[in-house]
Amino acid sequence: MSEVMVKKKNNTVNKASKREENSFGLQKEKANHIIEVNDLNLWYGSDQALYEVNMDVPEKQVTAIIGPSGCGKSTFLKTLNRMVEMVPVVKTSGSIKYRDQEIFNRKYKQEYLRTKVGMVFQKPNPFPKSVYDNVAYGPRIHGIKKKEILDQIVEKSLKGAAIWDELKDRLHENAYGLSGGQQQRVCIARALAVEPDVILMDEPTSALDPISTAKVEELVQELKEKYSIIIVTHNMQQAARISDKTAFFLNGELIEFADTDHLFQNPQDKRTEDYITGRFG
Ligand SMILES: Nc1ncnc2c1ncn2[C@@H]1O[C@H](COP(=O)(O)OP(=O)(O)OP(=O)(O)O)[C@@H](O)[C@H]1O
Repeated sequence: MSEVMVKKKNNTVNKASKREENSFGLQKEKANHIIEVNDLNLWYGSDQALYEVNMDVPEKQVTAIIGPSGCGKSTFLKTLNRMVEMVPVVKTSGSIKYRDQEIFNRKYKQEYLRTKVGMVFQKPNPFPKSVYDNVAYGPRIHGIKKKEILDQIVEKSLKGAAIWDELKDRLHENAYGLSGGQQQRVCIARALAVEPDVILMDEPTSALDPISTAKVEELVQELKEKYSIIIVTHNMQQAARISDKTAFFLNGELIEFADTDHLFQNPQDKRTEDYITGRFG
């Protein structure tokens, strides 16, 4: 069952076939794709950071992005909700469709996109506010004022981020007083509170100890029941443990994109093999 990216001679990456093959060579229907990236290029000023990226992100699965430092993982992630455009010199070409709608279309509402495609960053970044106010922040911006409704959203989101039991009696304490792992799960709850579809995670466990890392990894497994998750990680064991699909980037190119087991056990490209066996990077 693989969806392997094959590099063509003309230096473009060929998108996987619309149907997938299982291990017996029989075809099965393709997974639904929540995001479709076609021929994406990105420049910071005159420096090109992404080259002809083609990738279909499956719905309600975990997609891991791996690759050496500087290969464009974070840039790619931040392009998916157009956050990268906060850098004024950024230019892009190509297409990204979220639920069949072109997000680069000038008429596409960025606020809507950021609500539907939420993001969790490397370092937990709670606001200097109470746990409750952190989680209620997004809904309040969207005009929800009623306390009973906000109470429900806060509870549901903290439960969704598997931290309600730990924090239900500390909702009005400042989030800065929490451990790093708790702060990160509050940030995940804050992302869930506006009811996203897709959650982008940029190395969400790199600042956490092993126990907090395990909790966030467990949470990612639970979240994929309801959300599509794209996670950048430096940690290949983590990618292998928690993701369904893995994409390997090198120097701004998507080299290989396949089922995680397939990519780690049977990489199709020598560069993927070299990277996952530690020969470079
Ligand atoms: N704001 C920026 N302005 C100019 N160039 C940038 C900017 N952000 C990233 N780049 C460049 O784009 C390329 C890709 O960077 P990016 O941060 O996406 O890589 P990465 O794979 O996420 O790296 P890491 O694993 O170290 O976080 C690098 O050459 C980097 O220097």
